Amino acid sequence: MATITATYLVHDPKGNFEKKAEGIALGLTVGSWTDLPELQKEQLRNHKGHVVEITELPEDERVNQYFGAPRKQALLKIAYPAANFTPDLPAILTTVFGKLSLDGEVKLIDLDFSGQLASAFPGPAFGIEGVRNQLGVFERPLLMSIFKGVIGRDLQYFKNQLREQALGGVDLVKDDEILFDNPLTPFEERIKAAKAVLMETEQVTGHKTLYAVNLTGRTYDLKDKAKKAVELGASALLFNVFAYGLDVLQSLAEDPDISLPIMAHPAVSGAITPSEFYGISNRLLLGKLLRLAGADLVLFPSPYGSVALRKEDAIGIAGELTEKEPHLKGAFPVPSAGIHPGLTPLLLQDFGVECIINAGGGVHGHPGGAVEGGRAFRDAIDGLLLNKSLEQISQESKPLKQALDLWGGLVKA
Ligand SMILES: CSCCC(=O)C(=O)COP(=O)(O)O
Ligand SMILES: [Mg+2]
Repeated sequence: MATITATYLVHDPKGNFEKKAEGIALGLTVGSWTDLPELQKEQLRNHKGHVVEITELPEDERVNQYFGAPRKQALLKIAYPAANFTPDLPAILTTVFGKLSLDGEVKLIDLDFSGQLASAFPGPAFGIEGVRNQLGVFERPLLMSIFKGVIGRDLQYFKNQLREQALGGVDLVKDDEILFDNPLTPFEERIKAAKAVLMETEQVTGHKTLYAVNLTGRTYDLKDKAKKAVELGASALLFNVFAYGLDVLQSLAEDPDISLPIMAHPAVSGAITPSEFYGISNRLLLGKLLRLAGADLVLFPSPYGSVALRKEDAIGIAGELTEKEPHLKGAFPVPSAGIHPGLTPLLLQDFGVECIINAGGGVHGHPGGAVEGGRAFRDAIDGLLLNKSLEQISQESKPLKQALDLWGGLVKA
């Protein structure tokens, strides 16, 4: 029987985990909070959740402090029959963590999709390979920069900022997630302007740069807008997936007429993931589920910058996005937020070559402007791949030297 198996982290004063697990397995399927004498044997056999495994974890003083009293903790694995839900994320999430997410003391750690169910999710349409093919860059981490300070500025300002970023050698430039449709820089005008600027800069540098336009607005208008973006020559879409829902991302990714890589932004996910005791794990939400829903590139806070994630979480997300799966393309991990060139060795060490280094302030805030900001990163990446230290590279690269003087980071690779 096809199932989906959920892993939960739970806490209990007495450690009565069998009862808790059975309560979840029954309560989220055919049961309720009270006995239902009418339940039939066959109904139970085909539809009740099944407790697969209970693993007690060592007691932890931090946990006791959080709850203000001693608590035992365990991981519970519960399998839910696929007969209970349709093969879509809204139905699956509501089954495995709908009402239960309101409990306040349960964290959803992982979901295992068995055979048939896994193939219901085609995943990224382009993936790492598709994005690399568009750029013709295969051997190094990609570099992305972000428009900054565009709200309240006109199209000319947007074009100038894009030109500078592209001349600095970045591979992708994305809108900031907070840039919405507006009279000064409307969606369609941004796409047209970006196409013209990037054709010009490619002539100068011989280097291709992709522009990810922020796909925003009401949910039911998104598909038409995305198709317009394709028609006007956008090269990628940025999408605030958690303001809309994973299934909206999946509908965009599956549409053959929306033939653009989709970059998922983590905005709003911090309302769901950060607690150790409730919510959904970063690894599952930003890693496995975003990939299944079809994100080609996934932004998440790196372990180092301004809104850092725990290193274990950031590496876990990247692992889920890039794990070899026969039926799914890999999605690009994009560790972000507060990134400057001095962090490049740490990012390479943690995420390897199959990642995108992404910086807004760390490009635009460079003393020589965004062109030099991009060059500082590119020099750091190229030099580190030749096994040079940042210190050595900075002796040959003035942009990198200036960035390190400003933000620090003479970290040994
Ligand atoms: C929290 S991950 C998303 C990063 C992002 O959207 C951003 O604007 C980062 O900008 P920064 O100036 O910190 O590089
Ligand atoms: Mg941003």
